[in-house]
Amino acid sequence: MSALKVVSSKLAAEIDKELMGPQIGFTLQQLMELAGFSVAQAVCRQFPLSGKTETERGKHVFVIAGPGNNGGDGLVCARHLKLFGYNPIVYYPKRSERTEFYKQLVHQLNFFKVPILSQDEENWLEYLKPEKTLCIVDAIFGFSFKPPMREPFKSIVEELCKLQDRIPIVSVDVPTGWDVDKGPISQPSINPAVLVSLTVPKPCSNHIRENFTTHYVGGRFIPRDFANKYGFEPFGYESTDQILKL
Ligand SMILES: NC(=O)C1=CN([C@@H]2O[C@H](COP(=O)(O)OP(=O)(O)OC[C@H]3O[C@@H](n4cnc5c(N)ncnc54)[C@H](OP(=O)(O)O)[C@@H]3O)[C@@H](O)[C@H]2O)[C@H](O)CC1
Ligand SMILES: [K+]
Repeated sequence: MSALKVVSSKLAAEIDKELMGPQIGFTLQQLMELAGFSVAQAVCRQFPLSGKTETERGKHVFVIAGPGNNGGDGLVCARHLKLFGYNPIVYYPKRSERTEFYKQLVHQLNFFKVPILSQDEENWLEYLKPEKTLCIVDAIFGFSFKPPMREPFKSIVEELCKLQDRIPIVSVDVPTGWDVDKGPISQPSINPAVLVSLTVPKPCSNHIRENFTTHYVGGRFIPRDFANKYGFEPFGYESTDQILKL
């Protein structure tokens, strides 16, 4: 276990609330854009295309988006990946009706010709073959997940657990199915090859396997005094990077 500075799910929600409150005034859309952009950058850093064969370059990044903001991060990430020369494909089984904004993110994916599987796609597993898939982006649930998991996500996560030794999983903020504070509380559980913690790692990140999971922090949107107020130091991002390997 690392001695990484982490903030609880409760504090993470408070940080979000203050960032989007009347004093600071970020919009959810702005933060989500930066969050999804960070995740796309982490995929590039971990799975670079340079020097790869045509076949390797043509592999899919399979993005699974959940019904909340973690899913929104996934939708944004898919759009940036397309711009970065990757071949993303999105599975968004339970589309959010929360705001018009989620529909707009879907329109943008259509605009970029990123395929989105239909909601009741029964053959989604067909797209998950090691010879066809570079990695899976797990944007199903983040810090607001409360176990036990309901369908259809329960079955989806069970399938991902069977596949994860052959196809690397990149988890956004929290590995789906983990308790944000306690970590993997039920079996089988996702063991991501990459975890991208947003703003600041949550306590569950202390449970990643040290020699298996590469841990990045992303979501570079807070100044030093704000980080200090919540009890942590800002991360030492380099240059224009949106991610930092921890
Ligand atoms: N500042 C930042 O770091 C930012 C982070 N962002 C990302 O937002 C998520 C948190 O988003 P939130 O919408 O609060 O929550 P989730 O996406 O984690 O999950 C909410 C949805 O999940 C459903 N849910 C919850 N538990 C279950 C369950 N057991 N089974 C099935 N479905 C479940 C929930 O449905 P309800 O019906 O229960 O409401 C919601 O639909 C954070 O982790 C980051 O990834 C933002 O981008 C902003 C910046
Ligand atoms: K996730």
